[in-house]
Amino acid sequence: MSNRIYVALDTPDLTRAKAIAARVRHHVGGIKLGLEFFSAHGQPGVHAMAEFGLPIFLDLKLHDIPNTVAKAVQALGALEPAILTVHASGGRAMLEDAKAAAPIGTKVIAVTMLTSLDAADLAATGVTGNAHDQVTRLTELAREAGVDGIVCSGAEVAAAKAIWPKGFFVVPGVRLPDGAIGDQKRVVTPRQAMDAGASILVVGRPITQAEDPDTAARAIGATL
Ligand SMILES: O=C(O)c1cc(=O)[nH]c(=O)n1[C@@H]1O[C@H](COP(=O)(O)O)[C@@H](O)[C@H]1O
Repeated sequence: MSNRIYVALDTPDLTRAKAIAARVRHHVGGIKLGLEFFSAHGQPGVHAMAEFGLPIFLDLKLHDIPNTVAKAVQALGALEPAILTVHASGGRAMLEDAKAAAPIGTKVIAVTMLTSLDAADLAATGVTGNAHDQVTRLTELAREAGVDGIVCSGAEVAAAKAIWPKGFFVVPGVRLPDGAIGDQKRVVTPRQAMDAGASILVVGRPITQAEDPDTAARAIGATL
């Protein structure tokens, strides 16, 4: 894949999602649809967006008992997404069963520590150590469970790749130096994330909230 940018179309508005996709389709490598879009439009919405001909990253961050997650993955299988997310903290059996239930061509990717969290958030949930500790711990778990890769911030991707050279590394929470950070906490630039070993970047608001999403996507691509 030449273009490593997946645009996150985080909107419940199908018309708006289509309009942005139409504008950026030649400047991104894929489309990410998450909870906001899927809660509003479900599988028909995913089919509608697949018509743009770009790979679909279905980011539902599944997290439940193994049987429930496996059945959900099976139900989503008809969509044949290029990428599907689950939470690594769901545990090894859940990760194994999610991978087993996914179509052959779907990468099952485990979210380690959300980029909106920092060490204080971890401590508040009873998790010891810092972001690096948590990401490397869950990267090892994901690798052992046999999924395809992980999601982490650009600050940890080099460490994760060192322990899983063949993993697929998804990095969201990227911002250009002058960009608004919003609710993200562990942020790096797109270039830093790629240099550290990201396989793909997820970019939402820096493209979707830009006055000209097309120019914004191209500008980010030009930094890589
Ligand atoms: O799995 C993800 O894509 C994800 C994981 C994570 O740790 N942090 C994170 O921001 N994301 C997603 O990446 C996108 C980031 O959006 P922006 O902050 O607007 O660029 C959103 O769609 C999030 O759901």
